Amino acid sequence: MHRIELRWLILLLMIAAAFLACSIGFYASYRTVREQLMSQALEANRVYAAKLAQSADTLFKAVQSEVAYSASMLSDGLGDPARVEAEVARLQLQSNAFNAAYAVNAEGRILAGMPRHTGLVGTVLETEGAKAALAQRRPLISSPYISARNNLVVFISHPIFGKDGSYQGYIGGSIYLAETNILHSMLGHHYYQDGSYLYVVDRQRRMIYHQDSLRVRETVTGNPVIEAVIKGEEGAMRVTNSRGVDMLAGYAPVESTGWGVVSQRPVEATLQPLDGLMLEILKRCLPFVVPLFLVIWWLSRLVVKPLHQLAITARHWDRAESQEQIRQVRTWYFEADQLKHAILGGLGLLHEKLGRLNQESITDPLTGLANRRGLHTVLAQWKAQENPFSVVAVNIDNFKQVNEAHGQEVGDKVLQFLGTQMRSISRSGDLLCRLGSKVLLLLPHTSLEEAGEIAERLRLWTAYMESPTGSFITVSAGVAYWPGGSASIADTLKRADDALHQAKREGRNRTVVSPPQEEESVATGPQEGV
Ligand SMILES: Nc1nc2c(ncn2[C@@H]2O[C@H](COP(=O)(O)OP(=O)(O)OP(=O)(O)O)[C@@H](O)[C@H]2O)c(=O)[nH]1
Repeated sequence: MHRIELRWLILLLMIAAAFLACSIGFYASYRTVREQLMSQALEANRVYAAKLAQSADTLFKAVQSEVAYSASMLSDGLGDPARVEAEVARLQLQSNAFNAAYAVNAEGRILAGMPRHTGLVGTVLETEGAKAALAQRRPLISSPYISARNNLVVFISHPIFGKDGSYQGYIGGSIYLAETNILHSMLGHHYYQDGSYLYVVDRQRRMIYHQDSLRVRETVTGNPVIEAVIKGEEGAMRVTNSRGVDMLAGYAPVESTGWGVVSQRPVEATLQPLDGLMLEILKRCLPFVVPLFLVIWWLSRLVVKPLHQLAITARHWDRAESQEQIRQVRTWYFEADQLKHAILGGLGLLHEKLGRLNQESITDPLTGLANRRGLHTVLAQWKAQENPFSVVAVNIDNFKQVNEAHGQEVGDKVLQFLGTQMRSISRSGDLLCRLGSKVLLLLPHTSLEEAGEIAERLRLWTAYMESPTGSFITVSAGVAYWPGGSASIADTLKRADDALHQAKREGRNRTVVSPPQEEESVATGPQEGV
């Protein structure tokens, strides 16, 4: 199965971590800016509503003072119609607060009215405001009501008492909420392109100012903002308006009338700058993000490089040069360094063990000479290198009898004795190999003649050395030559064997040299006086 490389994994992890960190930062900024925009809009609406409510309140109080002043001016009595009319005219005209003004006697009959074209002088004023003023005989600001001419009206009145304290009537003015006057200028035109607007409700939850004229006079129930403001509370909250639009509303009561001023802005319009802001943040982050990713890439390469090199080299651990390559890997941090030493230690042990196993697999345990596998391994090399060689096949004479007479153990010792003799006459490049009771001596780059001489030396030397049996043993030898090239090595070994058998047949304790290929073999032995 294909496995992902650590450098890519670390790079991916680092990029994922950086991306996650950036995303979290970006999201946190987004949330913070969003909350800030919303709370700023809520606060701005609250302040605005409070300011307007306060202004309206101040206006009402000022108007009430004006009416009170007019009432005091008429405390001498309402007997002079010209004076009454002049006072009513002054009241209506001086501050543009009232759309109409009246002076009414104690029976409720109008003594003077402005503007004059109203033509009501002499009639009894039957409006809600008028009735309340007459009945309560105290300064009043009426609740908004619908007048006889279908105007939404607020009536502000002040009683007139004579010098003796007797009730003479009242003087007051009507403010038509939908028509031009100071209050309308103050409260009536507050809406913007972005969907922000302002409305005013009276104590009965009735709209008295609204950008949508169709909604004026509508009574609104279940709106938490209106509920709070008519309770006299000031504040701000997020609310869904009657059109289902998510709004940020600020509200404040008008103390003198109990009305509520509500200023609100759609959440969507409030958050509109957010997209631009976030884009700006992103643009400012980008110059840092690109170098950050490059640094991450460079760091991940730095961290992974030694591990990668160790992994690639360790994959070819069986190569002779792998150990040296691993040693040269620059492991600059603790874990990689420990890993390198562990791999080196493991490889050292493995190579040593393999070497030992290899050696054991080609060695005869009894004599320490090569075994058949060792023989074939060396012959394969010599064949590949076309190393010509001579082979001397040596066999202890009547070895079976040695075993029978002295036992297997002594037989083994005799074999070891022969091995020692043969080792003592061999050179460093020669190969000694035991195959059962036969020992081969392979002599590279050695002529047949030379090999014959060495075999003879061995035979004579053995015959004069006391063997582990306590007496002397003799050996026979067969010699053959492999010239290299296309000649068969198996054939050469067989010719050495044949020569050995010939030496046995001819009486043992002798050396027979197999002539190169077809020639007669030559026997040398004690009968020739060697
Ligand atoms: N002690 C011992 N004896 C072995 C070993 N390998 C083979 N032999 C014995 O060697 C004997 C055969 O050797 P040969 O060389 O044929 O000896 P032989 O026939 O008595 O003598 P020749 O006719 O002179 O060859 C048998 O008795 C084997 O049991 C060994 O590793 N240790």
